[in-house]
Amino acid sequence: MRDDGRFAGRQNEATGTGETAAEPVLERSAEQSNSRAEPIDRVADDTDGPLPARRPPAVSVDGLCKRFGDGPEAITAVDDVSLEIETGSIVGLLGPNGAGKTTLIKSILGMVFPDEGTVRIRGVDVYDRPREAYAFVDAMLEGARNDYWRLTVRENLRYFTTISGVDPDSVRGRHERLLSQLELAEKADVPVRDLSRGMKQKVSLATVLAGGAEVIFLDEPTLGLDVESSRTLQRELRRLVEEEGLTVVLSSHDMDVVETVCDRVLVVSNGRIIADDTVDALLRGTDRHRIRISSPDLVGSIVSELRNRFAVIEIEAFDTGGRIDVTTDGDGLYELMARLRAAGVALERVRTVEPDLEDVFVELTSAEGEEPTTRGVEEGER
Ligand SMILES: Nc1ncnc2c1ncn2[C@@H]1O[C@H](COP(=O)(O)OP(=O)(O)OP(=O)(O)O)[C@@H](O)[C@H]1O
Repeated sequence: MRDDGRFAGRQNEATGTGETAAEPVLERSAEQSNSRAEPIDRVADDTDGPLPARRPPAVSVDGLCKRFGDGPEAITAVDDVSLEIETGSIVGLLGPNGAGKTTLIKSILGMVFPDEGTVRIRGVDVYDRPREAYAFVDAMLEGARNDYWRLTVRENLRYFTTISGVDPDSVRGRHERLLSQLELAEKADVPVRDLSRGMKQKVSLATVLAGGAEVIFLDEPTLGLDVESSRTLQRELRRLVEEEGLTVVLSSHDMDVVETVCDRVLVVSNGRIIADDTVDALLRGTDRHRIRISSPDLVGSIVSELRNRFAVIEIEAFDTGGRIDVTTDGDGLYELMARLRAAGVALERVRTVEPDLEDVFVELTSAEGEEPTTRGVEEGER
């Protein structure tokens, strides 16, 4: 839910669901406008002498818990999560379906009221001072859905800027820059409904950025985009982070996007953060091998049997037989070969493929007892 950029809310007592009735924050106070001009980068201490420069994290979360329901049926969607997100970085949230990513993001945004824990945005507690905390935060939680399709691209930018409390005329230059950087300038006066899906997605990103948000949350921002549009969007995100100090929290099932664009990855499983590291460190830390096997004898029944025991990442059917990618550790590799031999599978080709983020993800979430949901696995049944 995009919630028009206003996130401060309180629990909806009527439904008891934990969803919030949004409490609109339509204007920035003079104090907030000032804090914008001079971002918080110094925290007073009580020692003499020069103050050490210290920038609070863009987002810090401490001991966050969110349960849905009561008693034995209760679901702990977020389970004692603590994390910090550095200003000027892109952090990816990865996790199987139902792991708790959306609830975590919504809890940070104040769209769901957590049971325990604190959330600070740029050092400001969101529950004590929601307007101030959320003044420079925006989110795109359901892709293009919440832009106004009857308005033109430019009108959408102006509309969302206005409701974030900024006079759109005062940021006309920023709007023109966004239109040009996101390759939307030619379509600026076209109603959003007449644009392609990729264009609509870019309009959503532009409207998220139009009001000057400095911390943005993006849920599946590349979903449904063609390769070219997805790359443009990823390039633009990196540029905004590197040149303008934007902070991005990005949730995606697309491992390639996360691997390419994120400085750091948080893997969420059963409501907890089970890994928190750079992509490189996660790749270095794996002891899994990804084995690619091609054989004319790889038929559905054998693949099903392998799937019961191994993490099958990708399957490709050939006219005769097929190819599968399996991740396993050293011991598993011997077992895999033994099983294939026992099943009479003639190995046409076996090779090791460099592990990628998907392999690491499978390893981490399998260890947690999760059934990993990845593109390859879902596509793979033959
Ligand atoms: N409003 C709600 N009421 C009850 N249970 C909920 C509610 N929202 C989420 N849950 C449950 O909380 C758990 C975490 O869900 P959440 O949507 O946060 O996961 P997710 O990681 O975002 O999943 P996905 O990748 O499928 O979007 C799930 O078991 C889900 O069914």
